Amino acid sequence: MILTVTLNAALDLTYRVPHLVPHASHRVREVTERPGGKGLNVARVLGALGFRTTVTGFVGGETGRVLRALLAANAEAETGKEGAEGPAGGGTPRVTDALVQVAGRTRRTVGVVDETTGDTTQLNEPGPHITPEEWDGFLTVYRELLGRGPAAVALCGSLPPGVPVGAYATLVREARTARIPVLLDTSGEPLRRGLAARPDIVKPNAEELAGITGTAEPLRAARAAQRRGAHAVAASLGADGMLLVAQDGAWSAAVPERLAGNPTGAGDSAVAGLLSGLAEDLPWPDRLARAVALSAATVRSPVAGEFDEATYAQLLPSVRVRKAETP
Ligand SMILES: O=P(O)(O)OC[C@@]1(O)O[C@H](CO)[C@@H](O)[C@@H]1O
Repeated sequence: MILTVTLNAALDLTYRVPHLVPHASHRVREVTERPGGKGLNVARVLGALGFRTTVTGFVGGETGRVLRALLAANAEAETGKEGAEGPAGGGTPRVTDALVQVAGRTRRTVGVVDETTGDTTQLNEPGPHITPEEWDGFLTVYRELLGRGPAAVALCGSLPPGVPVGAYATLVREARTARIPVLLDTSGEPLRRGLAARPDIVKPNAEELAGITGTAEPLRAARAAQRRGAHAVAASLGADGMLLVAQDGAWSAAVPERLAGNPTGAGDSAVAGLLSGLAEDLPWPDRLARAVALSAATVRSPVAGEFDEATYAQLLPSVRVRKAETP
């Protein structure tokens, strides 16, 4: 079992409009609703790869009820499917709900896809206010879930209001004490503090990496992030693929050509690729290839948390992994 934490879970709405024009009124052609927030997307991708995942974080209000109903419906649809890859067999839901109920209302996140340009505009609500008692309650649940011995834990996304800015640092320390490998995917101050708690992997994008290290060149920035505490740094570089700096080497990887589509959730699929490779104890270059192929295949699917399986199968053997050197 892999554990993903989404403290600021979301009901993810994707709107498709013929053409997005600022200040204009639009007719939405298609609406898609999914359980969202980064860790929930990671879990769905892992589920599609055949891995069992438990999801936790906060959930509340009517949007939270809808989110949980969607998770339950997915679990029902998945039960009985054979695993494409990975250890989960049929008969058990791939994604188990261990979300913690709070008084506030789960946020909505809206992605508006412009069908003319292919660009996506993302609008994320701040999320519910979490009280100190609710945060303490979450810590109890988190410790209990760590006690079940997951193969890895992923801490993903923004913090909702009220949660301490050092929350991820606390969760990283707890995972390390329990000897569970921990991946951190967040930004800003929570990332800076989380880094100092020495996670096994951090997965910033190029902008986040530059923001916390003050260094624009990705390889130098990744090495700087490593010196600040992360054992390995996997940086997503958009259309340029990914860069990985680990204890025993540095590699970059990309798909042969740029794919058009909705990039929302591509980073989450990369996290799923890294985690699945970790769970199977693959060498770093193979984990990186999987992350890059899954990320690109996600761009070809209309919503976050899903990927185009045919594209993934076709891309995986074509990913070029190279040793990375400082220019
Ligand atoms: O506000 P956060 O937690 O940073 O990001 C939330 C979010 O935009 O990220 C996902 C894509 O990665 C979306 O599905 C989701 O709603």
